[in-house]
Amino acid sequence: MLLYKDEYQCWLENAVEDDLHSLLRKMSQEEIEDAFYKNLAFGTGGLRGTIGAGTNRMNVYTVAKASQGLADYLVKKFSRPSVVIGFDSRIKSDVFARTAASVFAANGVLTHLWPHLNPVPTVSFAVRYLSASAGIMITASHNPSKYNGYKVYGEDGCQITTKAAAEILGEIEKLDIFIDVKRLDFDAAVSEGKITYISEDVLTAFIENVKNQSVLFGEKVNRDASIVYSPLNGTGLIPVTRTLKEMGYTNITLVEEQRLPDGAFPTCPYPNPEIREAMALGLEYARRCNADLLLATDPDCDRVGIAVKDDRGEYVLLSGNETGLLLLDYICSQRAKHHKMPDNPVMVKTIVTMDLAERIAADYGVRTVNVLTGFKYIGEQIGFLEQAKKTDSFVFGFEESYGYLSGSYVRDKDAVAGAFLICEMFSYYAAHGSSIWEKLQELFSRYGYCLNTLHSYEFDGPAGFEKMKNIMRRFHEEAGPGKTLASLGGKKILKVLDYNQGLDGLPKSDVLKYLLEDNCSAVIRPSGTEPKLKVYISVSAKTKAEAQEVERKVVGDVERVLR
Ligand SMILES: O=P(O)(O)OC[C@H]1O[C@H](O)[C@H](O)[C@@H](O)[C@@H]1O
Repeated sequence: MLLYKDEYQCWLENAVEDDLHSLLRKMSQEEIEDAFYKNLAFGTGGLRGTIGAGTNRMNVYTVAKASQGLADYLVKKFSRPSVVIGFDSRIKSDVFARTAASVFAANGVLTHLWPHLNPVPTVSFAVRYLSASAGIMITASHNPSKYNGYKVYGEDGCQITTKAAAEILGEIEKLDIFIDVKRLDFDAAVSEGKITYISEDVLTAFIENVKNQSVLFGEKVNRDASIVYSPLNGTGLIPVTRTLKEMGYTNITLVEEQRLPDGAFPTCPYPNPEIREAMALGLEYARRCNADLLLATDPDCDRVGIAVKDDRGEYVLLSGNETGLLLLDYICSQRAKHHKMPDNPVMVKTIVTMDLAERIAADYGVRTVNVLTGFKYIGEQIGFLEQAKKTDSFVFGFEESYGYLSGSYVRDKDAVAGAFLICEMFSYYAAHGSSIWEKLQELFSRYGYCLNTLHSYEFDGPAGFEKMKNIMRRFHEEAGPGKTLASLGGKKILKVLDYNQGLDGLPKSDVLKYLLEDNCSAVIRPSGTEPKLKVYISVSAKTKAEAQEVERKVVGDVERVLR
């Protein structure tokens, strides 16, 4: 625990850059405590926090210190270390990208910087394409505008593992934030060639890889789908529209208010396609133009949300699980039909993603690997396949949180490819007199209806953090067979999977999964990226109404423990 008042004093004397000094002077006691009571956590997700002055905030000093630690790690590990840096449309993302570049350059780490904002998958791609030792993406993904973050990629293009994160953190912790960080002048480093801008050819190579994800294998479809697309004021505009147009999808209407990059996200405070409000304006556009398909990508363009028309012509938003099931089924069926299914095919999903996917995959002879929450674990599995010279076995990876990937060209979720494959899937079903909605109903009638929901509960600040820990403890102590809470929503708890003990060969993680009667389940875990507890509920039932009723009761029981 830092002595927050001393830290604050030290920052008042030393933090002269950017707008920090004036911010520091305006802070209340409560704000000072929250901004200085700890260092912003550096973990496998890198850094993520609110923008502002303090050790527990995202600012040029915390970014520079993390970069110095990472540079020290890279210099020890590589004889000619290099790094790729990308950034999104968030407040200060470009400033933090330049700050990080200046630190790497000062430490002899050759820096490849994207010259303009770009999606997360382009960083993962460029790391491998340019044979860099690491990658950085300045983004807080889908969080509200007050957040920013610093995602770190290894030389395999995958977000860093727990071991690498611990080693980097070890380096960061040795540093004094004001004394030990080396930095060059940005413009001087560019003219000396220590920082180079990534050329457009790399973006083109990325887009070519995305286009290669097509699974039509020569089948002709009509590409006149009327598409409404929103980049939610983030990075998707250029790569998504370029890919769609180059693949023949030209009937695209952009959501004008969300077209251009804007880190304030003026039309949707939570620029997350998981959240209904983020899709609201897109839905208005879709209704107005009678569009076939609505697509929205989050600010760093690794998630994509969609709406399609149901059998009454009404727009429905599909969940990440539903879109994932559909893409999995589409990709597998096309591969099977065209004899393109690789040997020993593999699908990877996380333990909080719909288990029904496993049955669909099995019907195509595809093996499922379940990993912990976080797309990095899906990327890691592709890496394992690569080491075994079986990269082609990877057929699809997805998460309930709207992340999809069908190839090995990147090792993080890719909403550019996701958006494109969704359009292709639409066209394919249209060519066969069907629709995405009908296909989903077909899957449910074949495998049984299954409702999957996510509920998040915010716990801000140090007090919130403690409260969240206590709640997790209560779930450990009170819920399970033979305990005070022996059932959830009237469904008996049959088994508790406690991932904190390390299960199924997975790394230890603070996650509890309750397997309930009748093929239902509930998973509880603290978010790794926001001060939230997340509860994932899965209910199998004969009808949607029945499933909703059970789901409501499960939520009620969970919330009683939360209170
Ligand atoms: O649930 P959190 O730890 O906040 O992470 C939120 C999400 O972050 C990334 O998008 C990961 O790939 C997802 O797996 C995860 O669901």
